[in-house]
Amino acid sequence: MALLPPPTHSLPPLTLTSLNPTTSLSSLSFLPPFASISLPSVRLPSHHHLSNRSLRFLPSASSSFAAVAAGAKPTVIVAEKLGEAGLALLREFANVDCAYDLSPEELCAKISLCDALIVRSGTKVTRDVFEASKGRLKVVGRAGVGIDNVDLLAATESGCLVVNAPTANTIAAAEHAIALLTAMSRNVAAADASLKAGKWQRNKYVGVSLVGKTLAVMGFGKVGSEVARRAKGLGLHVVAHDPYAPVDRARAVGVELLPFDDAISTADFISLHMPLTPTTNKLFNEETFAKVKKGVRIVNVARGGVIDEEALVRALDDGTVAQAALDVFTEEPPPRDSRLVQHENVTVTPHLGASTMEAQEGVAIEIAQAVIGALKGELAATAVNAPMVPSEVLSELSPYVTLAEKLGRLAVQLVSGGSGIKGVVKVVYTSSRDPDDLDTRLLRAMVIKGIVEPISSVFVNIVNADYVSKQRGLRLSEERIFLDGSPEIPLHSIQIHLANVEARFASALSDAGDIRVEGRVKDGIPRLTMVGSLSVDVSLEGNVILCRQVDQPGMIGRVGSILGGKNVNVSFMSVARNAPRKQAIMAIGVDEEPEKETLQMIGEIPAIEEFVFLKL
Ligand SMILES: NC(=O)C1=CN([C@@H]2O[C@H](COP(=O)(O)OP(=O)(O)OC[C@H]3O[C@@H](n4cnc5c(N)ncnc54)[C@H](O)[C@@H]3O)[C@@H](O)[C@H]2O)C=CC1
Ligand SMILES: O=C(O)C(=O)COP(=O)(O)O
Repeated sequence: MALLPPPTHSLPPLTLTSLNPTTSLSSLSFLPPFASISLPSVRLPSHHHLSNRSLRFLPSASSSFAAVAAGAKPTVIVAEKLGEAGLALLREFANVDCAYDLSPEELCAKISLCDALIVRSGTKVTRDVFEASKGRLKVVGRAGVGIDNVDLLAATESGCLVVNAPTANTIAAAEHAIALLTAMSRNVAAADASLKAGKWQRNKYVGVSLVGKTLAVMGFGKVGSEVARRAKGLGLHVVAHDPYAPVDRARAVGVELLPFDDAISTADFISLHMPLTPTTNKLFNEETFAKVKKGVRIVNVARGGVIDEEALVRALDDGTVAQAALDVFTEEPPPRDSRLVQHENVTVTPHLGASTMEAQEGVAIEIAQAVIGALKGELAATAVNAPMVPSEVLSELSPYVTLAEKLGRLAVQLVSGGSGIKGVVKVVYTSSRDPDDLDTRLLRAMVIKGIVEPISSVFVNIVNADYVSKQRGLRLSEERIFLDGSPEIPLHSIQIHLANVEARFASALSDAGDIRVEGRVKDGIPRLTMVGSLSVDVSLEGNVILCRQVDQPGMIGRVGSILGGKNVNVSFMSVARNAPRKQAIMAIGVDEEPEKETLQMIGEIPAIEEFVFLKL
C-alpha cells in the first residue's frame, strides 16, 4: 500500500511573496501537494501623480472613510470566535468589538456603527444587515471558505466588498473528511459510546476496509483534491466529478474525472466537496440515491444543503446508503430530534472541518489581512464579489485607472441639462497589446464611477460598478483598437464616446455627432488629449476650463489675467486650432474652482464663443 507522502510545507502557510512574483492568481489553483497558500491582499503602488482617492475602490467620501484617512480608527465587529493572531492584527488598525452570539436583531442594531464585519459560518449576513448598515459597512470578512451565509447580491448592491479566507483551512477540512471516512468505516464513534456505556460489543462493530475500494470525490477543488491525495495513500481507488476542474489537475493527482452518474454509480464511498449554490442545492436526492451502488457510504464536510436530508434518511433506512458521516447540516445546529443525526448508521460532528488550532490561526490572519487591506481601500486578492485583479496588472494600470475615471467625469459634465446619459457609452481602448493581455474590468468600473458619481449620490466602486450601471440603464460597450507599437505600454489612449446626447459645449462633438473625449498617460500623468475632434493637451488634475474662441493674439493673457486677478492658480494651458486666426480650443487647468463671476468674466470676452467649466 502506498504511504501518504510527508507534507512538503509546514503551517503557517506560504505567502505569495515566496512564489515567483509573476505567478498569476489563477495559476495558484495548481498548488503543490500539501501547500496551503495564503494570498496577501494586493497593495496598490503609490505613484506620485495619483491621488489616493483614485486608487481606492471603496467609497472614500463616506464619513468613516474620511475618518480612516484622518487617522481615526475604523470599527470592526468580530461576530464569531477568531484566532488571537488575527485579532491582534486587527487591533493594531481598528477598534475591534468581539461580539459573539449576537441575535439577528442585535447584529442589525450594531451594524450601522461599524465599517467591517467578520463572521464564520454561524452568522447569517442577510439583506437586512446591509440595509441596517445604512451604507457604513464596507467589508464583510468571511473567516473561512463557504460564503453561502452571506447575501452576496445585497452586499454588491450596497457596494460592500466581501472577502473570504479560502486557503488556510483547506488541509483541516481534508483531514476531517479522512477522519470521518475512517471513523465511519470502523464504527469508531458508536463503539466508543458503547464501551463507555459499559458494553463490550466486538461483533456488533465489525467495519469495512478501505483498501481497494472506490472513492468518488464530488467537487475537485482545494479540499477535494487534498482528500483525493490522502485517500490514495490509504489504498483507495479515487475518481472525481467536477464540471469545472481542469483535467490536468486531476491527472497530476492521478484521479480520473467522471460524469456525475458514472462517479456515483461506481463508488463504494462518496465524499462531497462542492460549494452550496443554487445548482448544488439538494443535488443528492431521491433520484440520485436511486443511482448509487447499494450500500454506498457518504461523507459530507461541504455543506448540509447539498443533500436532501429527508431523502438521505430514507436511503439509510432502506440500506441504499449503508452509512453516512456528516459534519454539516441544512440547519445548524440541527434540531435535537433530527432523525438524521440520531440515525444509528450516521456519524456526526458539529461543523468541525475547519476547527484545528493551526487552521484557525491561519484563517484569522488571512481574514484580518484581507479586511485591513480592504478598509485601506486596497483591492483584496480574496474578494468574492469583485473581480480579482492580479497585483502586477493593478500596478501597471494604476495611472490609466485615474485616467478612466476622470474621462468619465469630464464626459458626463459635457452633456447638457446635467441629466446624465441615457444611451450607449462607448469606451475605446487603443493598445498594442493582445486583448488577452489587457484586463479592462478595472478601467470600465472607473469609467462608470466617473460617469455616475457627479450626477448622483451613489458611491461607485469596483464591487458595484456593473450593478450600478445596469440599474441606471447605462449601456457600456468596450472596443479595442490595435495599434502597431510596443506592447510594453498597456494602453495608448482611452476614448469615451457618448451617442445621442446634447452637448453643453458644442466643440466636444466629434464629426459623427457624439460627445468624444480622449486621454493618454504621458510620463505617468493622465492627460486630456482630445475634445471633440480637436487635440488638446492638459493634465487631468484639479479642474478644467474649456473655451472655444476665435484664434487671435492676447487670448491666453486675457483669460490668465482674469483668473490670476481672482487668485485662481492655472496649472496648465493648451491651445489647439485648425488653422491660424480660425477657431481654437483653449484648455485651462485650474487648481481651484473659480467663482461664478470669474467664469462670467471669461465668457464675456468677445472672442470667446462658448466655454465650460469641468470639475475633475
Ligand atoms: N466543514 C467545514 O468546516 C469546511 C467546509 N468547507 C466547504 O467545502 C467546500 C469546498 O471548499 P474548497 O475546496 O475550499 O472550495 P473550492 O472552490 O476550491 O472547490 C469547490 C469545487 O467544487 C466544484 N463544483 C462546483 N459546482 C460543482 C458541481 N455541481 N459538481 C461538482 N463539483 C462542483 C468547483 O468547480 C470547485 O472545483 C465548500 O463548500 C466549503 O464551504 C471548506 C472548509 C471547511
Ligand atoms: O470555511 C468553511 O467553509 C467552513 O465551513 C468552515 O466554517 P467555520 O469557519 O468553522 O464556521
